[in-house]
Amino acid sequence: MLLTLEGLDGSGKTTAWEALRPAYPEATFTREPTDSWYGDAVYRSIAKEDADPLAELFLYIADHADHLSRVIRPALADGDLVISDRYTDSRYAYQAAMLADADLARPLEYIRGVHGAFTREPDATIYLDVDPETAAARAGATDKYERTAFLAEVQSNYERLIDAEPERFVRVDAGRSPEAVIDAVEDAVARLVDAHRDGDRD
Ligand SMILES: Nc1ncnc2c1ncn2[C@@H]1O[C@H](COP(=O)(O)OP(=O)(O)OP(=O)(O)O)[C@@H](O)[C@H]1O
Ligand SMILES: Cc1cn([C@H]2C[C@H](O)[C@@H](COP(=O)(O)O)O2)c(=O)[nH]c1=O
Repeated sequence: MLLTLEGLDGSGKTTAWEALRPAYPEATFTREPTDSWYGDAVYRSIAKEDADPLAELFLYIADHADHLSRVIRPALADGDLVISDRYTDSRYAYQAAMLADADLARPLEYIRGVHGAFTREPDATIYLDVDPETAAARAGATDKYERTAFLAEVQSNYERLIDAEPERFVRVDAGRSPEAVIDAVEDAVARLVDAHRDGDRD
């Protein structure tokens, strides 16, 4: 089963992802951008204010392709539970916002289309829902993504993704204390894993 955590910068994904580890010692915990050299290239681009957004998109896609073949597909083939801190929805939400002014008619649909040919869709996605101001403040506003106005665009793209596939997403109110958010994520993951296991038995 492939479970992903999504949300704005500072929504608390990594905090929740780390908190899940003890309950699922056999699971594969992974993330995007990855810690490979493809992921390093992505982080170099993130640090460049004037990076070309289309070139940046394809760095993320290269990192995702490597992540799929090296980590995700082998773990799923072994029957592992895979929990990824960010995955394809981050690309659809963030890079569609980055490409909003580019010469592309429908950036979100374009990015989904490129992935459609090769990706593995998540079985379920937990969306940590926090307002853009709180997100930017928590994240520290250290790079070009961690700005309130940009994160508001990203948030509206996430909402479009949720509207399109409401059955895949579990929304968690991430404006609460870390303890409350972690409890809600742990409950959601336990329910999703049980439901998936029951489904496998049918
Ligand atoms: N519910 C919360 N309330 C207040 N602060 C929080 C909460 N959750 C996380 N934080 C703090 O906000 C910062 C960002 O948290 P975290 O790294 O978990 O978020 P993230 O969604 O993974 O962000 P990014 O996508 O930028 O990596 C950290 O300093 C963390 O301690
Ligand atoms: C996977 C992915 C990530 N991003 C952005 C979102 C964050 O600002 C940075 C780094 O991620 P981290 O979780 O803070 O380490 O990358 C993105 O724009 N598109 C993506 O596909």
